[in-house]
Amino acid sequence: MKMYYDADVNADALKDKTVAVIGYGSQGRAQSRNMADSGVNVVVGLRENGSSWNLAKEDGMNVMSISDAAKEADIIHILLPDEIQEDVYNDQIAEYVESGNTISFSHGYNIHFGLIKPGEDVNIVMFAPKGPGSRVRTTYLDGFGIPGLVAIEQDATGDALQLALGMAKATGLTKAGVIETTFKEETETDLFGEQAVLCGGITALINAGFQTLVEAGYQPEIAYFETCHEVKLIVDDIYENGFGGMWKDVSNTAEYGGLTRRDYVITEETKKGMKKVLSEIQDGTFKKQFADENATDGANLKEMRAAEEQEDIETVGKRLRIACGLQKED
Ligand SMILES: NC(=O)C1=CN([C@@H]2O[C@H](COP(=O)(O)OP(=O)(O)OC[C@H]3O[C@@H](n4cnc5c(N)ncnc54)[C@H](OP(=O)(O)O)[C@@H]3O)[C@@H](O)[C@H]2O)C=CC1
Ligand SMILES: CC(=O)[C@](C)(O)C(=O)O
Ligand SMILES: [Mg+2]
Ligand SMILES: [Mg+2]
Repeated sequence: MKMYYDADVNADALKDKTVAVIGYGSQGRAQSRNMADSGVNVVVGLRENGSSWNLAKEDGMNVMSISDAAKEADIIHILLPDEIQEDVYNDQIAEYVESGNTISFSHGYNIHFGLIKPGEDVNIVMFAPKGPGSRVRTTYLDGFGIPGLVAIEQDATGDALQLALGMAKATGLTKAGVIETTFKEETETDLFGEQAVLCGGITALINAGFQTLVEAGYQPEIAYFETCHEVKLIVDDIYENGFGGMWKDVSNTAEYGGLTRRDYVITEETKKGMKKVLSEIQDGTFKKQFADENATDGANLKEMRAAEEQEDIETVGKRLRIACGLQKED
């Protein structure tokens, strides 16, 4: 496992380079501001009628159309939603890509699944923060960074790795460390992580716990504090000091109960389900289903979002977060 830190990055890695960040959402806004604050010449490519345009201007970024940004850039860093990158690349970027340019991503989806196919005369690189855009920005402002991954799919100019590491450093990632990987490994592990653990798995686990307590007649507010609110506090322990640090921090009662009863909840069936999640990523089933979903303008996703908003845990939780001053009233 090769890990890179600030000291591994050439001081002039991005000298005289213009980086066009395409997209100003969760990652785009964080990475653009971090790179600009690090002295990189950043231009931001957006659609003019979108909500990001004004936000990027208010942030003082050099904003232009996606095509104009692609024309200006030596490095085109695509931070659009994965499901629209292919069309935007083909319709608004591809014709302005010059020999020796670099096409860059923070998730390997569109290259790994062969949706975006740059020419052989350009670099194809990725630097991927292992965390949400908000944390990419806040940890940078705290003088540190979140760890990430770097991958080189195609090195036409011979310095693709240094270009990727230069952007990773300017975004703050090489303060914590960046592991070298491949587009395939980043794509498959990131999709698995967000589906089976970080987003899908964790919300299912929390909600099942909440519903179990409420259905048994306990107050929903207590169920929310116990199975949702406190998760962050426990996971913060794991984040900083591993399982051992968390077990040490909780009571012996919690440690004994957790170690002897967790297998009631996460069973061999759960593991089988996780293997199914992974195999559907590897064999392209998920990619096809996601493409079909987006061909219908995300109808199912909109339905699932609406149902999620109606979940009791969301209603109870919002009321409590406002009462505790964690969330502002609408
Ligand atoms: N979210 C995260 O924390 C992480 C994301 N990634 C990866 O980073 C990349 C970007 O993800 P993320 O930041 O979440 O993306 P977002 O969904 O936050 O991107 C929103 C941006 O995309 C623009 N956009 C949306 N639709 C279009 C369109 N049809 N045409 C032009 N611009 C459009 C929006 O502009 P407008 O305001 O005009 O709608 C906005 O600037 C993805 O590859 C993702 O997998 C990697 C690690 C973590
Ligand atoms: C934040 C992150 O790393 C995710 C879950 O992979 C994503 O937002 O795609
Ligand atoms: Mg991720
Ligand atoms: Mg992801």
